[in-house]
Amino acid sequence: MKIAIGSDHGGFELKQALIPFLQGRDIEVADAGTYSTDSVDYPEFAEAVALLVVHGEADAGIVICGTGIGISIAANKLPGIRAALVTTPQMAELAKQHNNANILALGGRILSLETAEACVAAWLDAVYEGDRHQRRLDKITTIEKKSCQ
Ligand SMILES: O=C(CO)[C@H](O)[C@H](O)[C@H](O)COP(=O)(O)O
Repeated sequence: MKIAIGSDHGGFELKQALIPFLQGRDIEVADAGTYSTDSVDYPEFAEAVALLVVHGEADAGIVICGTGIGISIAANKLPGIRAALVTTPQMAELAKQHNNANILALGGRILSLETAEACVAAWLDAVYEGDRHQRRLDKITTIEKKSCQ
């Protein structure tokens, strides 16, 4: 499995800490930046991760900014992306089970490393349940198609 990960400066430290956590689970990691704590703009890193996921160059993505809000908003602008901002392992699990979230968004200034790791593990380990949830995801896809016309 390959995960693309990206952050702004507010998520840099958490990104750096999550990379070895992911590698420890035998996951290949594509680091889309940022590569320092210098101030940058989160939409660039949201787009980089989302494009890797949309183009099938990564199986899923993780995006991190200070709160996770801005970078999740930006990632969700790409058709086919379902980025879920989570703050608890339960939310992360449900983001996969019900929403089949292909990007997990985290707040580097909000979560402890322990909680962030627990969220990532819950999301990775959960299985999409389909069924009634697929009907709802199909309706999201319909909205995306309408907005692209
Ligand atoms: O987009 C955000 C807020 O929802 C992120 O937390 C950013 O990381 C934050 O806005 C960056 O703020 P800074 O003052 O430029 O460090």
